[in-house]
Amino acid sequence: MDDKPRRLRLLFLDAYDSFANNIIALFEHTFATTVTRIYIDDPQFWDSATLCARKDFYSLLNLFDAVIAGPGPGTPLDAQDVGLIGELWSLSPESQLPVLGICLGFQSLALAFGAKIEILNEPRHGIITEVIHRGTHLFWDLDKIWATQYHSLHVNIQHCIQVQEKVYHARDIWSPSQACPSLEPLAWDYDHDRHNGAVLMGVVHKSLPLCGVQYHPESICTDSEGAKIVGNWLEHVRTWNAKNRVGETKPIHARETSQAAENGAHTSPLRQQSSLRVTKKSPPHRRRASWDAVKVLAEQLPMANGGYIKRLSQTLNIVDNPTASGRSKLLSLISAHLNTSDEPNQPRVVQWDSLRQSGLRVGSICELLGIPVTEAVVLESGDHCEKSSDNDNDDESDYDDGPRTDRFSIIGLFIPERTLRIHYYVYNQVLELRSGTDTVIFSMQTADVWSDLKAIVEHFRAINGPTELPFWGGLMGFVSYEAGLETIGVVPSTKQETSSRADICFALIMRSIVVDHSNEMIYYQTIERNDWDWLHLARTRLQEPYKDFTRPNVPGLVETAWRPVISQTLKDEMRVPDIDSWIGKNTHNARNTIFLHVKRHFLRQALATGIRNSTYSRKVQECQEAIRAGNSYELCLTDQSTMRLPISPPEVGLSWVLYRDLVGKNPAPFNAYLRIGQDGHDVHIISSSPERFLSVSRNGKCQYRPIKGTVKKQRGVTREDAEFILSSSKERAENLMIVDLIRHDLHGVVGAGNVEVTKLMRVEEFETVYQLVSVIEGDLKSAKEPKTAVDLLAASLPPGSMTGAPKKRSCQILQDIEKETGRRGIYSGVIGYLDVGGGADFSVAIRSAYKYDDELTTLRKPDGSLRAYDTWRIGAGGAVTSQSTAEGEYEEMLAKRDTVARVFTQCIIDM
Ligand SMILES: C=C(O[C@@H]1C=C(C(=O)O)C=C[C@H]1O)C(=O)O
Ligand SMILES: NC(=O)CC[C@H](N)C(=O)O
Repeated sequence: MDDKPRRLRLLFLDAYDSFANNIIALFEHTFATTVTRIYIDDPQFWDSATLCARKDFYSLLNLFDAVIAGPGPGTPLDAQDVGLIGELWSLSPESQLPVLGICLGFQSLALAFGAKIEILNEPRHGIITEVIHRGTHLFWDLDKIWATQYHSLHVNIQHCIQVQEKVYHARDIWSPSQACPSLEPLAWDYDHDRHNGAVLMGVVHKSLPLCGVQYHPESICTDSEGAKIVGNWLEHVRTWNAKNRVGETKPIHARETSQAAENGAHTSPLRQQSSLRVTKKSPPHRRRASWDAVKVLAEQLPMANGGYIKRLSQTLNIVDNPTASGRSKLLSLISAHLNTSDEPNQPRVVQWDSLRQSGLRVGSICELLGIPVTEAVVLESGDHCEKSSDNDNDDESDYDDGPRTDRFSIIGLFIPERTLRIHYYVYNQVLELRSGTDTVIFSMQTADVWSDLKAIVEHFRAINGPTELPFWGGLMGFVSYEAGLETIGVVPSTKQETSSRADICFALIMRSIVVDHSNEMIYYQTIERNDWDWLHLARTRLQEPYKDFTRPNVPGLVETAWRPVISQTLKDEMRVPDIDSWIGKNTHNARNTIFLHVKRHFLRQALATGIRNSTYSRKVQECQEAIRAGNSYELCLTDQSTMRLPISPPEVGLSWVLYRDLVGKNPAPFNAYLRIGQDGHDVHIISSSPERFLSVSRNGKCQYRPIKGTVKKQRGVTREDAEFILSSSKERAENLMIVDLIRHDLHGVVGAGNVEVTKLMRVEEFETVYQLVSVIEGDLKSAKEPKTAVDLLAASLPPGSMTGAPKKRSCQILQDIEKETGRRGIYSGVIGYLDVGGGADFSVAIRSAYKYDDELTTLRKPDGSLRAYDTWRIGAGGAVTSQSTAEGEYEEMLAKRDTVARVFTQCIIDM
């Protein structure tokens, strides 16, 4: 007989923390354990009406060797916050089994045996402190420990070290208090600065197999000694079970997964759901009802509104139960509209060529191709001045896998009247296929838009593109913050006037140009079948006008209706009598000057709405109250300023002009220009984001680069000063929380043992700010089941750096605090692509502005006439922690906003 100890079967009760997958990974990777997760309010086991466990829960416990009661937001005093965890402390002797409580779980244990739950004087989120222990039980044989804490509340067992702040004998520190005689202290944090006094860090019950720790053993900044409590606990589990539960645990049935973590951050393996989706809170009948309402509305509309009716009736081509049939109809319609015969399972072959063109910049190529006045998606690696604080030149090692931030720029070309688009609306869960002329070809209600997107990418699977390029073709566009909220089960607040905007908007890009900045090669490629003519044309285009190229776009601009305005301005301001000969002589300068004048003409009349200090400060305080109460550890508070510009004729390409100016003023690794839509329904996005959300290379390597920690560049602040400030516990705590959160997101997809933090809190320099950046990497190939970039994207939205932690509760809190601002929309979402070869790259949509052509405001000018204005929105914000100051947060938000706002106007009065 094999007497090797069998794998321990553990049940993890997930209280909606954003670190749960890290805990599961710690167990599964390091020890012979299999962890099954359920949420604390799993309806199968928890009756939310009575706030009690159902009978099944006790049968469930019987299937396991032990339970981990996880951390989470809220307080153990609230039965809803702890859910099933609260049931673990009063099990009947026959159901008794070992339990390890972590943070909230630990607090709940202590509460059950007489402790008081109190609010810390100074919350401890992302703070690393020394934990004092005496090497017993969980801490057996452990050395000095440094551990990360994430808590606002603490456990008061009314121990004399807590009440009187002293003990008479050193050993008394380890004795139970009178108030909690069954709880033996195992570890303390003495808090040398005395703000919090002695904080209990670990306990064990004297007679029951229950113990717990206040700190987070799974955090990247808890040292290896701190994590060793896990091994010690498992030893106790084995010993206790051998003595008390021989033959008791039943085999686990098919419902168990070998690795709960890989089921995604938000899915209970016991619920048998798709691994990508969360059950929406709104019941399906409600969603149906909203469509019924639309149908009724359609019938009532006057016939005169023919265009609208046509569009709506096309829209009503809904497949109510989409699943496979809807999806296959979608795919066949896509093929039909591209006039390509369906060749199932036949990958497309990328047709491509390249040429070396030193000096041909991305902006120039775009102008050459007429992008300033057409639909396009441009993802441009800027000449930003990113410099790391270390000299290890680590980015070289990234080179082979492609996730560098400065090597490639991608231009997604729209084929006039042919480029298809996918739209998805969170408010009614409808996915639309739109034609190149912006009509809805097909629409369906879908419960799983991510699987639809996955199917589209798979349908267009391509091979034989240039291996070194990250992109061959595919879906380019954006995903809004609200689409991210949907993935974590937070129902977006719907302001009716804006919620009809597409939350996911991707163009199906067949033709593209990729610039490799490392060797000045320009690749032009197509996944249209038999598109050789275009390749030929592209080559000619990219080569021919080159000699002339220092004056791109000027002819285009001067040939528009703006010619009179431009000539007049040049005449008035520069005494240029003849515009054509002036351009001929001045080439490059002429282009810049003309842009400048066109821009000035509009920007002179910009009307900015700022953000009041007092309002923002109140919101910072509200965030801090939520943090103090234990409901969040960090909240990324944001607000939006609006910029109104008189509408400009399309041929001016004003958004392109603004974009070029933004890139010039704030070069960043992830500049992006998007103009998608037609007939005055376009969305325009200009972005200079410093932050990569997620990249996946074609061979499955994935990388996140979250930013947290900001120092504004200003006179007198040197790099050393910035590094000093960014080494403060406040800034590092902000970053650490997000690193742990992203590890959790990634662990949820790639599984235990496959996540690495390759850079932790490195200072990077940008045009206007210094930032603290971390890099978290993993490999999709290590996932137990096949996973794609779409799975990873869906499992990690919205970006943790824009939410705070724990993600779900923080998003709910922020929604409430930011309700006056309404939807974040594109801001805080992600911009990028899903490549038909399998890769992906998305930046976080920050340091950006966007507008919709049909969102017009009419204002009266001083002379009494009316004028229509476009509304550009600029979002900005920052992470609020317990250590933040309202003033500091306001300044930080303005600093970020003004990197974009200064493109529009000299100054915004924030009053
Ligand atoms: C919220 C913004 O930025 C986010 C917040 C940061 C911070 O708190 O330090 C840094 C980068 C972004 O993740 C923004 O730019 O608007
Ligand atoms: N990480 C946690 O479990 C936190 C527990 C509790 N919400 C607190 O803030 O103290």
